[in-house]
Amino acid sequence: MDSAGVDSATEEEYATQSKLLKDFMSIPSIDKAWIFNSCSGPQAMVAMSQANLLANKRRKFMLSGHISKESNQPVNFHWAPFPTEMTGASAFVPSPSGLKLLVIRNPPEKESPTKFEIWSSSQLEKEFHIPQKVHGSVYVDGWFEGISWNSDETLVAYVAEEPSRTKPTFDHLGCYKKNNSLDKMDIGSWEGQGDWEEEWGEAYAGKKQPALFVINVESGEVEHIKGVPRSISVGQVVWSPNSKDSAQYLVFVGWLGDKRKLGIKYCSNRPCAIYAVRLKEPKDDANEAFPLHNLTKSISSGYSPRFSKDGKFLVFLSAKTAADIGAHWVAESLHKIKWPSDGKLTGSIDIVDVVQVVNCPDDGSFPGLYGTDLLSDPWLSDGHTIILSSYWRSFRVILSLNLQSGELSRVSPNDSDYSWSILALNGDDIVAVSSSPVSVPEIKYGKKVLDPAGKPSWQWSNIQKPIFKCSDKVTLGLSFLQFKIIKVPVSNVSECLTEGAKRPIEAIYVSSSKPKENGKCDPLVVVIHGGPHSVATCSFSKTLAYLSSIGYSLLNVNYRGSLGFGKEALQSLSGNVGSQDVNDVLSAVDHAIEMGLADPSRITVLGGSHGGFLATHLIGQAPDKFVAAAARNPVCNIASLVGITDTPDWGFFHAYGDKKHYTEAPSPEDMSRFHQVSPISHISKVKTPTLFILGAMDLRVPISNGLQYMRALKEKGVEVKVLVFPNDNHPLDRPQTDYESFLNTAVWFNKYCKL
Ligand SMILES: CC(=O)N[C@@H](C)C(=O)N[C@@H](C)C(=O)O
Repeated sequence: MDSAGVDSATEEEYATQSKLLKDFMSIPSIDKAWIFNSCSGPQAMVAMSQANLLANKRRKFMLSGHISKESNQPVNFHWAPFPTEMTGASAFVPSPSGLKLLVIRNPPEKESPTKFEIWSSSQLEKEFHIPQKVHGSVYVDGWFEGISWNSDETLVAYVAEEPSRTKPTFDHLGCYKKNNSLDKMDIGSWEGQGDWEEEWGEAYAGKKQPALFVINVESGEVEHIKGVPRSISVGQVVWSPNSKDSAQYLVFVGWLGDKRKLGIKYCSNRPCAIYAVRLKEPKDDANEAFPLHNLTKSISSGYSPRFSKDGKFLVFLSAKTAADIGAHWVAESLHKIKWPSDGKLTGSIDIVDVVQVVNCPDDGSFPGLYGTDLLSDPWLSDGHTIILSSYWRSFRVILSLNLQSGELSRVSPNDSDYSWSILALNGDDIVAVSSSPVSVPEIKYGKKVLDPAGKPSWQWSNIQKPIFKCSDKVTLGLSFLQFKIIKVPVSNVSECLTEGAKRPIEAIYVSSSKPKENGKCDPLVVVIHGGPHSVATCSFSKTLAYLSSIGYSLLNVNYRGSLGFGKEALQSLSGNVGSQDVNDVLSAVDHAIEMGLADPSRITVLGGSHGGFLATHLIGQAPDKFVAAAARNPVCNIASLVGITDTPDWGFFHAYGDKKHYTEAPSPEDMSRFHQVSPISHISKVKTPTLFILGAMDLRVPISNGLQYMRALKEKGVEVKVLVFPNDNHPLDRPQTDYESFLNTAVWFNKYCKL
């Protein structure tokens, strides 16, 4: 043993495992793409990223290329010889004509300015530094992001953090200074804290007041758009269609954050609406105040606004089912409203339902929209069809939706066992990325073709590059892997269950294709996603592929409550967490054992967040089933979580199955119920050695939840190991964290599976 308590054999194992894991970690991902039409034909720009372990950041880079698309010839991308590193840029937003590129660089430090750069095809045209007193960082991801060029490419609307409110100041005698005048020369004076302002929770540290701004890209002048009250947090801004006879509006999503800003990350259930604010024109009276129009008053949620190409209607998504029932994510619906040609937003606005939530989809039929991804310009040339990505059972798929007829069809190949996401449109053709649990992401090109009846479909071909050159060991490891979807009948089907809740669940089973020695199965890792309203898809995960390539089979379980299977199956979990979801996972494990896919003496479990809730429940409720567990930021005790998490409503919803019980002042009965549905209530039975991987900055499941459970296990003499990442929040996905946590997970599982 060395001073760190690691024996030389274990050290050797860490060293060996780290070499392969490092190779997996360096596999890039394909994040975004843009297509530009130039005089020499379409050009592509593809944004990719790769873990930079040493810097503990993601390295971002861009590959550009020319697309040649001659009739009867396969499509070809002629890529530049090397990608260009783009680290330091927070957002890239090409102008509608493709002639200008806006690059935004958010301040690395609190005091520094936000930089706006306008690039032409050959050089930097303009650069503006916007000081903190105008606004803080621009929102570049998540719910609030919105950066939008106007049609004549002179203005860009965007969302940025409103400057902090001025703080009280005190002089060297300790007296309050009027007018908040802090003079740096006034030695001994200091700035107080002032009123506390709530932030938007997990992943939004320091983000309190997303507000609307417009920058003039010629002069660099920035206008803070007035007329939006501070009680509304703004996101996803777009310009209304421009015509010389009608007023110009900014259309955006607003969330009310006046009472309490409940955490919004992973939470589509936060009520929100689409608003329009009219912009002042030079002829307008400077003192005239324009009203703010709520365009979606009649429903509890509206977001992702997109104007049709002819400007006649506005399409948007809604998570009204989630907002109404209180579940954090359910299926989305899609709607449209007519945009008045004269720009006069008066009277009531009719909302037309285009895609509704699906309650109980048949196998093979459309299950509803989930985690829908709409491009900023999702329209085909017919002007009424949009292309989007969504979850469909255990896959991500690409869909086309005709807004006139409401017809919805699957555009990514029906027979594909890969997941597909849209990257960009090239006219009516689609640039997509696809991957599977055993194959790294690849770019695919879908060429639109019409059948004799004029019905469109897409013919898919591979793009020769970027093909990620994995190390030989990774390539070899992946080449021996296979996967399939297993249908698992659910147990305890009672009459009171809805039809959708009685249907079999799915689990993705990944295994080695090598013949088994003496028919013996590889050890199994049961992988459990969080949420609970999230989903495991047939797509590539570097860390899970690493675990399979070192000799584990994986069983990734989509228990009832997962997205992509219809509303009835999802909603059946409400009020039944800790029992129905636990039983679903156990049914999947037992099913795998019965099918001869798992060795009952070598089963481990791995899950994060709600997946950690299930992992810790499982080792309590099925103490003889699992030889080792790894819990990542697990929810272990809802009673001690509700007072400190950014989403206390999550605890109430899952314990009671409705949103009416939620209060900031839980009663002793509430606390007792929270305890009863939590893993901590089964702690006396646990004997499984458990690895805890915890992020000290997690606001969703604060570290104390995992630490309390871990200490309780230690008190009982159960073997535990704890890794704490001081600067990580809920996802534990910073490169060094991802690396160290999966290295330890492998070594921990190997120890108990005798691998
Ligand atoms: C809604 C939510 O954040 N729930 C958490 C407890 C959770 O399970 N998070 C998921 C999204 C995760 O995988 O981290």
